[in-house]
Amino acid sequence: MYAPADMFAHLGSTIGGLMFVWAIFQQYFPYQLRSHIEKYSQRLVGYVYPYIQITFNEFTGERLMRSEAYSAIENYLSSRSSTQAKRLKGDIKNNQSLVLSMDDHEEVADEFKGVQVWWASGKNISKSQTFSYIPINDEKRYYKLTFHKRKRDLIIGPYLAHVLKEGNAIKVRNRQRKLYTNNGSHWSHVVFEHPATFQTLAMEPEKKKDIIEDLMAFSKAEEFYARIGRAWKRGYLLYGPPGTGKSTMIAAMANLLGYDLYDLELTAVKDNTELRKLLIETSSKSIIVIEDIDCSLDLTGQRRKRKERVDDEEEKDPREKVPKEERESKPSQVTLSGLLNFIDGLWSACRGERLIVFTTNHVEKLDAALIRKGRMDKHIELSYCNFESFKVLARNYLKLESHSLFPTICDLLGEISMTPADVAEHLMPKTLSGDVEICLQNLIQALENEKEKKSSTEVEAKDQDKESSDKI
Ligand SMILES: Nc1ncnc2c1ncn2[C@@H]1O[C@H](COP(=O)(O)OP(=O)(O)OP(=O)(O)O)[C@@H](O)[C@H]1O
Ligand SMILES: [Mg+2]
Repeated sequence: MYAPADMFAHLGSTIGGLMFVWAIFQQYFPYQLRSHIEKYSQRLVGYVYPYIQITFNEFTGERLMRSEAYSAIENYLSSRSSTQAKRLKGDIKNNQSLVLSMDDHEEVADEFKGVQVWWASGKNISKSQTFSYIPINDEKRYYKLTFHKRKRDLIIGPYLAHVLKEGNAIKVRNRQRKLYTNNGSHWSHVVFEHPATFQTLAMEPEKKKDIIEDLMAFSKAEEFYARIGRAWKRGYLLYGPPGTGKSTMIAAMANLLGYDLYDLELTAVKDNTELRKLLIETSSKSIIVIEDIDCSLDLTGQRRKRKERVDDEEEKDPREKVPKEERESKPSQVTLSGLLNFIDGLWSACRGERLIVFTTNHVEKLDAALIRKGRMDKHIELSYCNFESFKVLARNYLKLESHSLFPTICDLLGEISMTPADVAEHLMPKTLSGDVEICLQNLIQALENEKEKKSSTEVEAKDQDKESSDKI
């Protein structure tokens, strides 16, 4: 279908003639008479031509800033252009993907609630001529929207709002995402390019599906959160032993939602004021991550009695990530209440959607206030590798769906606790040929070694028990 503008194309030659007459007319007729005739001729055209046109220029304002509306329309039209337009322009955006848009003087049709509209692209070439050896680009591009005047309200209101919203959403999806880290009270960033996805994450399929659905529902729930009067935020607590995929899952979340990541190192934050400043600076559509919350600061025991804390220190697991002395020597004065205030108060006042994710190896040591529902809405346990998780790893690492050695591995994983990180390490091909059989045998060997170790420690423990009961 062609734009109605085309149906009037044959009038071109007539218009050419009319323009000549108009030029003579402008020279010889007085201004007032001219403006009267202009007014009536436009009305006349209005009766004959039942369409409205709106032009969106690429550059606007005195300083010729790139128009946001133009770039949103460009994004919106990119998918329609690639299927409808005959002449396309290709460009690589963000060093990664090829983006196609319609070339100048192309046209595509669109439909909204049963109403047809037409988008045409064009360019004006500036008349100001400058002499230079380097060609100066004086082209001013625009998009022109044409629609029937009876549909004016629908198109100017809901349709254009829809185009801008969709266009901006496409821009967000295609943008280069960033990983921010704080150095004291300043954020610095690098391009975030972690390849983890939920497909490559080893985890029970049911659990994975539940998390994906939760995240997607959150990302689309702007109206819901507004209606119930809650800030558009959600807290996730990921807990489990080292190497079970907590950090990997955060990267997968960012990739799924297309959000930026803010990796907040609490030990580098001086006090609550600095914490507040950092958090206010975070942008919408982001995930704020505090890894190993239990050892980031002494946030775990502040609401408990001092005695309990002393007991805790005595029991401390030697493998815990930050020793007590080191933690005490940190100058940070961020407190548990500072962090809670931030989650409940100030942060909630920031516009836009944000996820906050805490990770820990010791969920039992965290203050209940920190992880109660409403602050950390979803608690996710990442655990040792079971057979379901193993199958995901085998698919990723070895492109294997099944194998005669799978039942042996299934039995062993039922008995032995091995983290997905350790299983993955054994599935990593060690030779160029990447022999699948060798990888699986390596894994079985490692699991059997673990099994032997486990049974010999059990025997030792039994012997000790026996010895001590004999002495009694
Ligand atoms: N569930 C998993 N699915 C896929 N790969 C995993 C999984 N768990 C661990 N891995 C692999 O092991 C490596 C370590 O995992 P990751 O850093 O996510 O663990 P973690 O739970 O964050 O550990 P820590 O508590 O020490 O921070 C990753 O690079 C990843 O390749
Ligand atoms: Mg981690």
